[in-house]
Amino acid sequence: MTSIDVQDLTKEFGSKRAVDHLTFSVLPGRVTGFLGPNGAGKSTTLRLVLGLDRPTSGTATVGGRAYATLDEPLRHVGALLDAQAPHGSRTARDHLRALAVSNRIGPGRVDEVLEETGLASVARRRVKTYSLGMRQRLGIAAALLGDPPVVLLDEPSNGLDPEGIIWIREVLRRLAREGRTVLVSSHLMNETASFADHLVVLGRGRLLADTPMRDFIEARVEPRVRMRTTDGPALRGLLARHGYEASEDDEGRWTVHRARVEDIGTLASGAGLPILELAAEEGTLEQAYLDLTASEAEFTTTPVQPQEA
Ligand SMILES: Nc1ncnc2c1ncn2[C@@H]1O[C@H](COP(=O)(O)OP(=O)(O)OP(=O)(O)O)[C@@H](O)[C@H]1O
Repeated sequence: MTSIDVQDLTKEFGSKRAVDHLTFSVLPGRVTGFLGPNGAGKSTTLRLVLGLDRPTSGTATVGGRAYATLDEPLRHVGALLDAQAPHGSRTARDHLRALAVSNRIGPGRVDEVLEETGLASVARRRVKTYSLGMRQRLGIAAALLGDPPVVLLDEPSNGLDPEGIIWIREVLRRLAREGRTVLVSSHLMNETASFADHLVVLGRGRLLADTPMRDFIEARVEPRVRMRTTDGPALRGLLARHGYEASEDDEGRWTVHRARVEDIGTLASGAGLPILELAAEEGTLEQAYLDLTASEAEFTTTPVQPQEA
């Protein structure tokens, strides 16, 4: 199977280091979310993987080969980049046909991807009449044209309506199930949480995290339990005796901090406490991401020591 391997990759634009000694791999069979604040270096990294920019040092390969050395690259890597725009005076069908011919892909495949991306009925319209969402679907159709084992998508939900967002989520999940390598950048945390299995997070060109999404959240957001009981004082005493910190809101709903629902449920039932409601409060990707980027900001704003003359 085909992985993307980024090895000690650095890209400088003049004195600006956009990508800073980055090393990570994107593996097949899962969707990897590619996150980071604006300017973190995500697009630059994708451009380096696609051979659209040259690294200052280090390497980026797909299946062990530099993208520029791949024959008929659409058969190996499908990509949707923000800036990628087909010529507006062409129809979607002609645009895809031209791409297919240059990569020795049969014309039947053009109709398949038009169908798959919901564009079949508008395929003969000029692209300049397309909405942003339709252009985005066309970009995805082009990425899937060569039935590639590796798919790179930069902000694929951009411009899509709610139905389109659900559609792209299902496409990404399916591509991963089929064993493909899927790397997707996004600014939308709820969106990313709905499709990613794994995360690669950048900050100022450097790697901040490369971890399964579940672990990423669990390491940063404390697990909590929400509950209600008919006997608040008994619950308070029970939790305190077992070292739990808990608070009650005005409506009699309790939050138990750093606690797992199995432990609290067992404790309460063992004590014969009447429970009206008991639920785990799962951390969100957004909470975990903000926690990570806040600590990164603290770290990176530490004043630089003046150099000795
Ligand atoms: N061609 C270029 N010339 C000069 N600087 C550049 C160039 N391309 C990117 N940069 C700089 O490199 C840094 C990383 O930019 P990049 O677009 O890769 O970040 P990003 O994580 O994709 O951001 P966004 O989330 O806003 O798309 C930024 O500071 C950007 O200004």
